[in-house]
Amino acid sequence: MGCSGIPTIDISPFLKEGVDEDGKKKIKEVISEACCQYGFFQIANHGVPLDLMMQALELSKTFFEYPDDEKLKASPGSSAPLPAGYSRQPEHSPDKNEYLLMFPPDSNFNIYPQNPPEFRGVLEEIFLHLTKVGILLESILNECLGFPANFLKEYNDDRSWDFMVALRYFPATENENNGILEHEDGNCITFVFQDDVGGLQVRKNNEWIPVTPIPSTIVVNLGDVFQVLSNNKFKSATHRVVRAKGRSRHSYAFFYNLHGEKWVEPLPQFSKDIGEPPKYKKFQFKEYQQLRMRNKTHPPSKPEDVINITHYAITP
Ligand SMILES: O=C(O)CCC(=O)C(=O)O
Ligand SMILES: [Fe+2]
Repeated sequence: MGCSGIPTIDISPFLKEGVDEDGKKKIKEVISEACCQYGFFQIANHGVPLDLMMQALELSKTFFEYPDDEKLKASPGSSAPLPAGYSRQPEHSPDKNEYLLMFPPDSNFNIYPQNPPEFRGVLEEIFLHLTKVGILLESILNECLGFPANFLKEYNDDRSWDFMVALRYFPATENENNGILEHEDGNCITFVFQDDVGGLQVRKNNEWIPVTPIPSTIVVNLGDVFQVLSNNKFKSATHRVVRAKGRSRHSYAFFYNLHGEKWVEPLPQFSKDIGEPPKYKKFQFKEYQQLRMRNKTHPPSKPEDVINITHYAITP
């Protein structure tokens, strides 16, 4: 266990040659417990080189410090399902950050900054590393949930909707310090790494727990897809970002996603087969992603009108 209030799990037994069945079993127990309770944990020894993570943070910092006209050269085109390239939250948004979004390196949607010149290569490399971590974590969760071998791999067999965001949160002002309001992620699994400023908080037993930055670890939080598939057995993590005074915060969030054409619903082994009513209606993933995108482009004036997974909840 780490000292930051959420478990830090060394996942090297899943990456090393040889069979450490005991080691793997313990990891699955800790992950299952964390996912049943609140849906987040941190991983260490995950295979992403620390110097690459550090370099990615340094380069995004350099990029975000450029004047607007340089950053805006990487502004999104209109055809992508999400705004690829550089964007800033709209003025009226309560979230005070700017970001650079990319799809997998082979996607035609990507718009890369030309400067700093090494940025693109590092973004592409880290994206591929995080994709591998996503595939590994999904296979571990497959075992935690007792699915047949490769069940999630076959269900989630297209990586083209995955995306990664490099974020910069502006320093807090005297009057407000929100970076991202309390939310759950709509995807399958999110991976976050961050600089040393801090500000990410996760809700556990109704308390906000700060996720203290540890340079080599990656924060993992479960998204709504897992909560729905498991009919609420696994929880989509509630989290937020609070801005620090005096310093910008930089982080990367990698969204291991689902293809938009896929349908999502509680699986029979967590509902019908065990006599539990399904807690969600079946929905197509792209519809949900579009509704969530609208939350961002046209933020509703009342926070209760923000669409989240309860939109599909079946109330008994
Ligand atoms: O920057 C972070 O630490 C978290 C970002 C996040 O929660 C999100 O983009 O959904
Ligand atoms: Fe999030």
